[in-house]
Amino acid sequence: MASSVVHPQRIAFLGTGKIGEALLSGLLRAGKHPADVLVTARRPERAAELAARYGVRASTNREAAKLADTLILAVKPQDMGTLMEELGPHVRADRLVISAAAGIPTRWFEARLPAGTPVVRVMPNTPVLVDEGMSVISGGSHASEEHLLRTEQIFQSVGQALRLPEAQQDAATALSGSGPAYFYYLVEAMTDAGILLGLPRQVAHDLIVQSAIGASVMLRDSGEHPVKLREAVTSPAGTTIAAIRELENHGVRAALLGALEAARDRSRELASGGK
Ligand SMILES: NC(=O)C1=CN([C@@H]2O[C@H](COP(=O)(O)OP(=O)(O)OC[C@H]3O[C@@H](n4cnc5c(N)ncnc54)[C@H](OP(=O)(O)O)[C@@H]3O)[C@@H](O)[C@H]2O)C=CC1
Ligand SMILES: O=C(O)[C@@H]1CCC=N1
Repeated sequence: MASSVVHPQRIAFLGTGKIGEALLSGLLRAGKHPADVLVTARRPERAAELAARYGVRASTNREAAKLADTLILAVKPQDMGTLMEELGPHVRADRLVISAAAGIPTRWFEARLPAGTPVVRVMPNTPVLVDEGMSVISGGSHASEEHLLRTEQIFQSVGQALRLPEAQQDAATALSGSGPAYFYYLVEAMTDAGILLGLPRQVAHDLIVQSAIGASVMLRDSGEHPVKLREAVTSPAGTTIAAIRELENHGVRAALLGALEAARDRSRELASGGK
């Protein structure tokens, strides 16, 4: 059982749902000791389930804030007001508060925490589960270089981390925070197309997923522009250009521009933990 003194390396997840658990499992894989991790959830049975699965300590929000020096807030934006009402006044100003919530700016947290408390806003994504996360980091007005480095260290252990000005966080949320969902959506739709063409579902799934993996590795490792990579697949009067014409006819590029703009706008709407 964890002692009641603050351990310099102790991390607490306040709200441990999909992204909280993905991050938690990644940190443990990267070598974090389970005794140095506390988790909270709204339902005590959820926190107990996580404690049983990972060997971490199930806690209450107040106890976690007392015992850990780094607090990762991962409740939904709509639940952040309730969490901060309960927690805000009880957080010591020497804690580092990291918010993973979409939309909510660091100044919103600063207004609800003791004066001078360092706050860092991070937008991770679910591939942290396989150490391929993309996390965008912005410091609030009391976050020092040491706080940013500490945050980077946490998120680099489960993928890549990039510092950006906070004004770009809503755009980053639309691109990389939500990004994995767009690729899953495409894979789902392309698998359906395979069914339409008469392939068994599992075969269609395997063909599309391996094509996605191959294309992703080439995008990352070849150093080539995506246009070049696409041109190399697109033979004159061939099959690929026939498909691309359909995508253009249906305005898929315009749909993507509109979709990411809508995600950015929704992130902005969540700025005050709105509904
Ligand atoms: N999912 C994603 O891909 C990403 C999500 N985010 C952000 O992460 C946050 C969480 O999202 P996600 O994991 O999807 O949501 P989930 O609904 O899966 O998780 C939210 C968690 O918060 C807990 N919770 C709610 N209220 C409280 C409270 N007052 N005290 C303690 N715990 C509480 C819930 O407990 P219980 O389970 O008991 O209800 C649940 O475990 C959001 O702010 C989102 O914007 C950021 C990047 C990516
Ligand atoms: O959909 C959402 O609001 C969260 C934030 C980014 C990814 N999931």
